[in-house]
Amino acid sequence: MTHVETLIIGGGPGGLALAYALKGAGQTVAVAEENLWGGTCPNRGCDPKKILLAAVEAKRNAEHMDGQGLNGEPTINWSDLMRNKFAYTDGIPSGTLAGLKQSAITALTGHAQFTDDGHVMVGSEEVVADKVVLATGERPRRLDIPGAQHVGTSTDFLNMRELPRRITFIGGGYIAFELADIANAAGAEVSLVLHNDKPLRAFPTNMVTDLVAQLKAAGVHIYENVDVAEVNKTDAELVLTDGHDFQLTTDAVIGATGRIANVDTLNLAAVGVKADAHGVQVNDHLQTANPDIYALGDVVAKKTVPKLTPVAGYDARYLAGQLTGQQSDAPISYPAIPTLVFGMPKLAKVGVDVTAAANESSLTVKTIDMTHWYTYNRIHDAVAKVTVVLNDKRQLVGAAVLSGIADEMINYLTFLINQHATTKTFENQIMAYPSPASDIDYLL
Ligand SMILES: Cc1cc2nc3c(=O)[nH]c(=O)nc-3n(C[C@H](O)[C@H](O)[C@H](O)COP(=O)(O)OP(=O)(O)OC[C@H]3O[C@@H](n4cnc5c(N)ncnc54)[C@H](O)[C@@H]3O)c2cc1C
Ligand SMILES: NC(=O)c1ccc[n+]([C@@H]2O[C@H](COP(=O)([O-])OP(=O)(O)OC[C@H]3O[C@@H](n4cnc5c(N)ncnc54)[C@H](O)[C@@H]3O)[C@@H](O)[C@H]2O)c1
Repeated sequence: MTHVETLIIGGGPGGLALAYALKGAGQTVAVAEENLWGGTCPNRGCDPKKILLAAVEAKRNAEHMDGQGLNGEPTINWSDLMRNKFAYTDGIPSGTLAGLKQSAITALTGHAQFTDDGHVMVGSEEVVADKVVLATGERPRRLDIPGAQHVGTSTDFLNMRELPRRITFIGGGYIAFELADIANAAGAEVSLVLHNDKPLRAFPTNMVTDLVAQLKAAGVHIYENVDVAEVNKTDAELVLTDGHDFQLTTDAVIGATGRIANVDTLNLAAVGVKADAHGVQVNDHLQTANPDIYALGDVVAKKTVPKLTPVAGYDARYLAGQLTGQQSDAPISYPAIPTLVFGMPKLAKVGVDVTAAANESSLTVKTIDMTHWYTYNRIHDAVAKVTVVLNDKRQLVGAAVLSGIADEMINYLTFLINQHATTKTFENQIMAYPSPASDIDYLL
């Protein structure tokens, strides 16, 4: 039996950040992990994806410069790129575990769940803790159709040692767009099958249209309003059908139709915690209906806050303050959080929704096509657009950006929003020139 002050279930970015913070404050802490130590982001999410994207960015940048002083278009060698990816991911679980042990945090490998009488078991070991924090994250949602066993997940894609000649993604969200862009640049014939005509619906329609046009120009086939009803496997191929006229032959299918919370095997009902596929219900202190059980990160049912790695870390910092009594009892309050579809180009947004802002008389919405600005012209970026929203005090309150470097730009704009910067704030700054930051003065 293990006795600790706090047991954290889930060894992903959120759970680990909390474990280190509590340990640093002098608590005894245990973390339980049933799969890969480190969780989704470094093993099968953000980090491996961006390693693959590094090659895509280099290739696209070289293509943009072709004939402009740089000759030839590089090709991506998938097996070398995956070797590069595995060289990073292979060390994550053991490195994570070693870090916990070094910090004297108890690391328990196994499935954690509550017993019917409210105890916690990790595998066959009972853990007695004053507080339990659920940090179990989410997993890919599986389609419930005949042939679903032939539909892989983002995890399968990020572990593919060979790139199929033809690959099809089902879904029109972050994961489908990001992975489709990578597979296309790496040389596969890529299809994207959407069950509606509203891909990336949280982003401004005009920018999504531009992004879709870029993908189509790169050779991605996009099928809209198709509800895949069945996936049939023949000797060497897979055939997708919608039960009507649609038929698509491919070599691999990846489903990217959303993610569901890891709550169903925890036996939460036994301890009075309410949860469903969207996540665990918590109050504004990340506390469940059971006062000794909290939740953080992706597993929390969040309505307006995106489920992202830095958000899990933010939750962890807040909970560490609450569980050690080192912070006031104030409810959690999130700053403006940027969200981003990685690719070439990248699509990003933060703060007040730019589409909704157009109907608000107190807000000013400015859209600027920057494609021919020096910053983008220098690298011959294919498309560069920004929309900013200013309130009646001339403070920046929202933005959306589409470009190859939208990740960098959205971070500057996020900082300005969270600092309540006005159009005046930037007038007196001297930024390194020429650089994306030196453009900001002209955006506000
Ligand atoms: C393909 C992909 C790309 C992504 N890209 C980005 C990105 O670019 N930027 C970004 O910010 N976010 C991205 N995300 C989201 C990001 O990975 C998550 O927001 C982040 O990992 C959440 O951290 P977490 O600690 O809450 O959960 P997780 O990282 O999911 O960790 C939860 C852990 O709990 C474990 N667990 C679950 N149930 C139990 C149990 N009963 N007992 C023991 N252990 C259990 C799981 O095995 C897992 O290791 C991406 C996700 C995916 C899938
Ligand atoms: N860059 C990033 O920050 C990043 C990248 C990847 C993932 N993530 C995280 O992972 C989450 C999940 O990503 P995702 O792309 O799987 O989900 P998503 O919610 O972004 O998109 C799901 C898509 O699947 C479609 N869909 C839903 N049901 C369907 C069905 N039955 N058939 C066909 N299509 C269907 C939806 O219309 C939507 O387009 C994100 O919301 C985010 O939290 C973040």
